[in-house]
Amino acid sequence: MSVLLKTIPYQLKDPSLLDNKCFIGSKWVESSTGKSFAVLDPEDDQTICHVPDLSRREIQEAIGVAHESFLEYRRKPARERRALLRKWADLIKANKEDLAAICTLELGKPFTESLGTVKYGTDYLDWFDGLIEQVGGETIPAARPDNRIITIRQPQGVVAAITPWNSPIAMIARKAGAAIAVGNTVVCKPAPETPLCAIALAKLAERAGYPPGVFNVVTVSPERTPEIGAELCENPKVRHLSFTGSTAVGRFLNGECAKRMKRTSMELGGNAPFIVFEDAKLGQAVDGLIASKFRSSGQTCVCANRILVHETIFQEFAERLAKRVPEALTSGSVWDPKTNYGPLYSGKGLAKVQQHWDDAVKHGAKVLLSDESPRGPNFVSPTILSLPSGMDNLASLAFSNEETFGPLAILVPFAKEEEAVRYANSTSTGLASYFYTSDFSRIWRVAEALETGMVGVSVGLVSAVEMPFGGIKQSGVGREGGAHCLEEYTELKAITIGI
Ligand SMILES: NC(=O)c1ccc[n+]([C@@H]2O[C@H](COP(=O)([O-])OP(=O)(O)OC[C@H]3O[C@@H](n4cnc5c(N)ncnc54)[C@H](O)[C@@H]3O)[C@@H](O)[C@H]2O)c1
Ligand SMILES: O=CCCC(=O)O
Repeated sequence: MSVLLKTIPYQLKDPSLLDNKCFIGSKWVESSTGKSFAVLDPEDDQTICHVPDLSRREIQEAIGVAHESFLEYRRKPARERRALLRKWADLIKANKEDLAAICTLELGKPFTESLGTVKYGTDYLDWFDGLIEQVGGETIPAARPDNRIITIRQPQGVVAAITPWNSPIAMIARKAGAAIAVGNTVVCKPAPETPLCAIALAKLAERAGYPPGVFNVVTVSPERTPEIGAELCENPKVRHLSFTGSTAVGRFLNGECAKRMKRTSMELGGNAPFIVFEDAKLGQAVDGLIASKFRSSGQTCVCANRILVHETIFQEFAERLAKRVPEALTSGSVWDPKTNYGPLYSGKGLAKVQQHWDDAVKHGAKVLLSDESPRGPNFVSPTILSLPSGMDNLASLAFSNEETFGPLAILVPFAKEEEAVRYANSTSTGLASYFYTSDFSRIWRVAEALETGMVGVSVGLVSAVEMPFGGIKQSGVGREGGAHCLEEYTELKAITIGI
């Protein structure tokens, strides 16, 4: 029987993928307390279905199940773990349209973009597939003649994976997939806005043949989340907390884990600078900015946020951008394959965009592009503002201090390279940054000077599974993807043998 409480313009090929139960061990469960919470469709704010609001005791049980499962699963040879991961990835690929539809339904992401996040997720699983059998240790020449030293890499135990709403399939795949690949078991707590993608991934993990308790999905309402977060930090059976989300929450969870010497991976917020120097290829920079700023309607942690354009090309750049954005972005029903621009995930997202917009206008920003025709409760059209040059108080504006996480591009003129780099580095976060130039020396100089974990040079999209994704400063610790990503979920053990 369908769990849907509303009709949707998409017929799932496999309706059983859309479920509203948690997956713990080999069981599909509701909350024993009978509590649940609503999942909303951001396109119209109607209720899609209800999912369980698990209690702290139920989360403890899920951790216990994952721990029991770990004791067996950790012994599986790498070749067998690889075969399971391969099967899971292939099943996700075979069901990509249905998974994309579930993502579109609960996140309001246009269907075409949702297909992209499914692909991004399976790209990660494919990448881990290639790495699993490479994870090993080394032999170390010992100083003592009768000793031999080797190292091995072992799984850690139960990994708690807390994921955000903004790219639900990919964020779970790159975290849980990596942890499971090297022999850990996972308790995944998805964002309350997007639990259905996580549940669908669990269905496919079950079909792939993962032993019970290897991949568990628990859903929790926003009200109960802090208590559950505390349990995941405090429970000694959880050996690693892997979190993707806001800096404020990540900082808190990291502190709680530090008290217990618990391993963490923290993929947190950004506030990406995007600098266009006077010698940039303008067409390339305009297209790069559109890709970086308006992807997912501006709702990614690596979206451009503080856009600096050299004063000598500012006017031309702004005009070309304002002309190109409506050509490049098409809004409409999120189910229409032509639509590549959708609503924000909720009213919370909308309120933040409005706050940054009002703040910029209060400080003298001019509106270069906006369309306020109503198109659903959480929709905001791509908007471009420009600030005057020479502002003394630029660093105090709201968008200078926190990511807008929405489709609001605020352009700022600058005169000197040092000034642009200083402003770019003036935030407490350091995830991604971008700049456009044709000057070879400047490429090295600025790339080395920018305080971020990832730098895009004449490119507006850097995300790729083979690149170590992550930030410095308050954008987090650890890297996802890249050559060493599986090692994050292992412990290095040194074994000294006397002969
Ligand atoms: N660096 C990255 O890789 C990356 C990727 C995606 C999103 N993000 C960041 O995520 C943020 C957007 O996501 P969000 O608004 O859902 O962030 P959020 O921090 O509010 O929520 C993220 C997750 O944490 C959970 N959570 C919230 N409070 C918690 C608590 N006290 N204990 C345990 N869990 C808790 C939420 O339920 C959700 O599952 C942005 O700041 C964005 O930059 C970062
Ligand atoms: O929102 C953050 C993740 C998006 C990405 O990996 O490009």
